[in-house]
Amino acid sequence: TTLCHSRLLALCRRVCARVMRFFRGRVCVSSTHAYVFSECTHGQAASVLDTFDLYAKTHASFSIGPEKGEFVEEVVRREAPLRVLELGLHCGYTSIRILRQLPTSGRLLTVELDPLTAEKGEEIILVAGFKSPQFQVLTCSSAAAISNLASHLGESCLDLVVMDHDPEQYLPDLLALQRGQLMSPRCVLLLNGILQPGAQALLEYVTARPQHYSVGQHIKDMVEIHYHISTYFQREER
Ligand SMILES: C[S@@+](CC[C@H](N)C(=O)[O-])C[C@H]1O[C@@H](n2cnc3c(N)ncnc32)[C@H](O)[C@@H]1O
Repeated sequence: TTLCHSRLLALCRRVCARVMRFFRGRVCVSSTHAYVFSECTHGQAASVLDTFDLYAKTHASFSIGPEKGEFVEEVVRREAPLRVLELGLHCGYTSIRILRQLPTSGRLLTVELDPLTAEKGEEIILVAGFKSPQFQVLTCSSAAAISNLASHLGESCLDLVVMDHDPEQYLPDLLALQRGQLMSPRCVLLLNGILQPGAQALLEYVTARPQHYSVGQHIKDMVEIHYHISTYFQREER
């Protein structure tokens, strides 16, 4: 009975945390969007990012901020990915960081569970001067997006995956990407919030498979992970 109670309690805590995150997220997205939209210079990505950073100095914000933002840009510049998947669009801060460095033929698919947030995030990306088909917003859960990803990618595979959505989904989403053979042999994963238990589960999974994954640089609570694919791995583990 004690075990049952503690499991129930843990479940309640997890549900409450998710509900709180959802409502905080909604408040955060409306006020961030309103501020950035009215204060930035439209058409200038740098001004949009500066306005986000200014807002975050005095308000709670879900944006990754300038240090991790620079790191994301550095990775995109170095890897020159052609197909990028971002899980957790929010107001578009990370998306803009990615889009600023994406090669001309590169394309970003960004996923957002909450329809209002997806709308606001997409508007900010457009305000920053980026246009479709450089990017596409998929309004659904990460799991639904991944299960339907092949239809968006065609023959291509992902060269970069940025996870900053629900840490509990990190590992299930990585496994789904693996199963669907959606990651290219040079795919890089960028993981935010690595101190969260869900993210730790993913890190444990990848560090236990050094022949397939290696952990690269990290900045604050963001880490890059390199995927090494082999035909053996494709056949045996996917
Ligand atoms: C921390 S914010 C992302 C912040 C973003 N990287 C930035 O810098 O602006 C997380 C976002 O992921 C979304 N989200 C949470 N769970 C999700 C899921 N399972 N699938 C897709 N999006 C999800 C939330 O609605 C929220 O907008």
